[in-house]
Amino acid sequence: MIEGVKITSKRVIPDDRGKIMHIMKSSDEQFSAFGEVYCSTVYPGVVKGWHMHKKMTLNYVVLKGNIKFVLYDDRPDSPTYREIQEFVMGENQYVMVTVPPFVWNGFKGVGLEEAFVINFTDIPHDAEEIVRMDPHDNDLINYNWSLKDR
Ligand SMILES: Cc1cn([C@H]2C[C@H](O)[C@@H](COP(=O)(O)OP(=O)(O)O[C@H]3O[C@H](C)C(=O)[C@H](O)[C@H]3O)O2)c(=O)[nH]c1=O
Repeated sequence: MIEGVKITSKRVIPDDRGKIMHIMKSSDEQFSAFGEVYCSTVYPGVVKGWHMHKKMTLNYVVLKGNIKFVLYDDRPDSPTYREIQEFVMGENQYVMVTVPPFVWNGFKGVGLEEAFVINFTDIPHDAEEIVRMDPHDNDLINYNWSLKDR
């Protein structure tokens, strides 16, 4: 687990009308401040990333569909420097992942449907604080996004 990254199970409460999917309460440990909530969707097989935020802490949940979420630690002073972390999240595993600033992250839509990724943030979206890098061709993160049959 990359230092500072947290994965928290979130409740799903189904009944005969539909369901409630918890996202964030002001009393939650992951809550620090409200900046913005937005939804980023991704089609099956598409990679969104790499992104690194210099100020924003991300809190992602996936309400519909599933993604493979991947993180890379490029902080030299971190105990998990140069580690990669990957997992599937979404309807199959309803969790919130909290990503601190300066941790690279990206995700790929998996399965057969568009995935709806909610980001509950501590500051409003600001294009100036995001660093972006090609997910397939870069000199920093050696990660193969392709599906491996096994
Ligand atoms: C996020 C956002 C974007 N935009 C505009 C800026 C661009 O013209 C367009 C697409 O934005 P972007 O390419 O940043 O979208 P994603 O690739 O889905 O990435 C965004 O959502 C993922 C999950 C990240 O973690 C990114 O940091 C975040 O930027 O929407 C806005 O006007 N307001 C917003 O809040």
